[in-house]
Amino acid sequence: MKNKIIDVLNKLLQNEKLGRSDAIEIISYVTKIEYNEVIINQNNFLSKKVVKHIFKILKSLAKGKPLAYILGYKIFRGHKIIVNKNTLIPRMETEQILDYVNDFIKTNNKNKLNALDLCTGSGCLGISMFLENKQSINKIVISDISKKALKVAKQNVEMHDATSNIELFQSDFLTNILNDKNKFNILVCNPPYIDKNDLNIDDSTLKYEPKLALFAEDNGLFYYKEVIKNINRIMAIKEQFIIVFEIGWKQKDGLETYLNNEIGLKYKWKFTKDYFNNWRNLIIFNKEI
Ligand SMILES: C[S@@+](CC[C@H](N)C(=O)[O-])C[C@H]1O[C@@H](n2cnc3c(N)ncnc32)[C@H](O)[C@@H]1O
Repeated sequence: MKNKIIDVLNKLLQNEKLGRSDAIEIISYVTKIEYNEVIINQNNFLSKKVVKHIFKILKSLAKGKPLAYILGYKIFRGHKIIVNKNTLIPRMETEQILDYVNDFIKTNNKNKLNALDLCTGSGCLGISMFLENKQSINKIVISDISKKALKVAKQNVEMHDATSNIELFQSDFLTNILNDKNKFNILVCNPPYIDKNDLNIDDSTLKYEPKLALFAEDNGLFYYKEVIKNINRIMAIKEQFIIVFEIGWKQKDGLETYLNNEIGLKYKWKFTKDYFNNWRNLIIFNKEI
């Protein structure tokens, strides 16, 4: 059997769940050759040991194990984020939360902003926010109920040299946050939002990803409502603030009703769609953005 990189790459691409970048990432991971070097050197030969390891990975993938858990990391907005079975794998659709936050930061005249990443998991949102806005950020608190997830988030904070600006905080959602006198200009939150009765969940997600990251009470709306009713106690309402949630695609109407009843005309909000045309984000703010 020929063990050229190009041949192994083509073999990997026969797995329809793998994109080209995933296949290159696998070869890079096993060979410890930089991603770009793999692309440039496709005619180089791989050792039998390496090929054996790659095919072992293919077998795990065939059983449904997510690639990120096999490699131990996921690339999120171009940043490497360590993950394990205690953290949700950061999703592509979650990346756009930071487009809204970055726009807010660009147009905000205060240059040292405080941010909160609730339900941080791997820390992907808070850490990416820091990496992309180092000049504008004072402090980011990243919080989760899971000690095991926070251990991974801590590894990510350290790997990205963010320990001076990012504080890890264990909290059952808002319990310890509400008592804190610090108020935030930015809140990002991708909470568990799958309705407990929803049976329409991907098998691999259900089998491999932490249940704690997935399900929420009240048709999946519990965590959004908790934040919405406590905006005055969390956010720097006398300054400009923004809250960006990821939401489930069926949750817009339920949230809209709740927003109308709870905050009425006090603050503004808008819903936005993702690349697949599904409702994906709820943005709440106090000044035009
Ligand atoms: C959907 S995951 C999001 C992880 C990460 N922010 C992301 O976007 O990939 C939700 C996270 O909420 C955490 N979580 C679940 N219940 C919580 C609670 N009561 N308080 C705080 N965090 C909670 C889970 O441990 C999990 O890390």
